[in-house]
Amino acid sequence: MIEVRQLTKRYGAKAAVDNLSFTVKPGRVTGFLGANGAGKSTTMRAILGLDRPSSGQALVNGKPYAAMRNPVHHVGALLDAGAVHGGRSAFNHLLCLATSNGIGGARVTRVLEQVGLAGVARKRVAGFSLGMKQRLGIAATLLGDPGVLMFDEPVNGLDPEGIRWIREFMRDLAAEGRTVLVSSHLMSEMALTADHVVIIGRGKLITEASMAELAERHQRGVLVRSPQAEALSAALVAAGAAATAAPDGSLSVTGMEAAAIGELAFARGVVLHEITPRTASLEEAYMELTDDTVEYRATRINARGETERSAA
Ligand SMILES: Nc1ncnc2c1ncn2[C@@H]1O[C@H](COP(=O)(O)OP(=O)(O)OP(=O)(O)O)[C@@H](O)[C@H]1O
Repeated sequence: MIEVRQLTKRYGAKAAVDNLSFTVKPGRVTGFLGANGAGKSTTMRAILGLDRPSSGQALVNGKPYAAMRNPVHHVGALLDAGAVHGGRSAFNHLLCLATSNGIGGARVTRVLEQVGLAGVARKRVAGFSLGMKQRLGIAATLLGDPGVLMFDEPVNGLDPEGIRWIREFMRDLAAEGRTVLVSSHLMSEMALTADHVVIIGRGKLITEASMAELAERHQRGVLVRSPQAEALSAALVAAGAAATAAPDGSLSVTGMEAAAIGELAFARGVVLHEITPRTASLEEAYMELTDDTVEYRATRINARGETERSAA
């Protein structure tokens, strides 16, 4: 378990992390989301004792990182997969890390197998692709068989196969009962990987929720198709709901649940061809939640000549 409690980290006058509190529980993948500069890396560095908080604290299994006797057996983290000595073989790179933490060579062989690098264990890391380096970085986090794992933007720059591998690997680690915190700004990827999300903006907590809660909170009404759309629309409005007709003849209904719409249609003898509750995607929910908190924005003119704002 990771507990971040009223954590603040200032750089001069700027608070990179501002009174931030959240908990990361075991047995699920928690996505740590925020725009560039939101404070994700700073928070992770504080959890790992690499940055001293200005105030507040970050605890792993109830203790600050610095107070742990053998941290490698409690927490593994991959912050930058590129930070590897290219002249060494994958095996030797891991063996150096293992030996300095009192871990034997057998464990190195095991973690290389786990991440699918056993076949290139004796190859020099300098020749590794980004995806292979990422796997090697993940292997290093597993050396001490820790219960808590943290990955900073692990899928950045990877091809679809690499992204999929990382996603499944994270989910497996969580299924084994481990605590898995993954930072990302790729919403579509996080929607597939995370069970729970912590969203921050400008160093502050915006929301902490399960994916199901987020979908519930960001309902988009119910899509209804009927050959008697007009009659249904009138009945819905009379019953207190709002119904908007789309150009394709479907109705977008708010203010009434799908079950109640179905019952109303049945009572009025209205035929339904489709009734689909709509929820916002993680990306839509994220954009709604973070609209005011993005630090850097670009302005662009869309195809209709309208001005749009987007996060840079
Ligand atoms: N060592 C530092 N000195 C001064 N400012 C810093 C330092 N480290 C981070 N910051 C600032 O703190 C803020 C948060 O940075 P951080 O790297 O934690 O964000 P992030 O969410 O990880 O962003 P990204 O997705 O771009 O990595 C940024 O405005 C950044 O410029």
